[in-house]
Amino acid sequence: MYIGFGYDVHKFKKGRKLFLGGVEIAAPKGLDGHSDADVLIHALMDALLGAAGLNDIGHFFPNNDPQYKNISSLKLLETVCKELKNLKFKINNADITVIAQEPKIYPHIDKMKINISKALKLNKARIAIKATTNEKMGFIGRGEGIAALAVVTIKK
Ligand SMILES: Nc1ccn([C@@H]2O[C@H](COP(=O)(O)O)[C@@H](O)[C@H]2O)c(=O)n1
Ligand SMILES: C[C@@]1(CO)OP(=O)(O)OP(=O)(O)OC[C@H]1O
Repeated sequence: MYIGFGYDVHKFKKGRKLFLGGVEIAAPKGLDGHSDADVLIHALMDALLGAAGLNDIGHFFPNNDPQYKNISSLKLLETVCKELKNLKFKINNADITVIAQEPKIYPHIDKMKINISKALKLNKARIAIKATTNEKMGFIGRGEGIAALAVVTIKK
């Protein structure tokens, strides 16, 4: 069994759509980034790559490469899944936490799990997604951005 950990953070930007776990969530601002800035999926991808002993997402999907401009991070997740499968790794489970003062994440968690389950071809029951505010403290508490953490286990 191999364990991987991932962390990512993106700041809010006016005029951008908010994507988390591949779900478009109605919000006054979205997250800034080269891709769709889906911070939840980014943390998950880094956890998967880390568990497999591979480089991080910036190595696989450079943020100056036009082919990744505004790309759905679910597409990138599918590519990461293929990388692991090529190395004969099987994903066991994923446990993800989103830290966001706003918006509320819980109404969207089931759809997020379905999206990730499809992209990874992993049973939905093996995917946990939780959310917490930052109790109004720090940059997340002030609503400047959203962070996500992910832990995965994989096996050969
Ligand atoms: N962006 C968020 C933050 C929190 N939740 C849900 O609310 C619960 C309470 O959050 P606290 O930070 O006050 O502990 C939390 O357990 C989540 O269920 C959320 O959905 N979205
Ligand atoms: C996802 C990528 C894709 O170009 O771009 P960003 O959306 O800027 O996200 P980041 O978390 O900075 O990771 C880098 C890139 O791999």
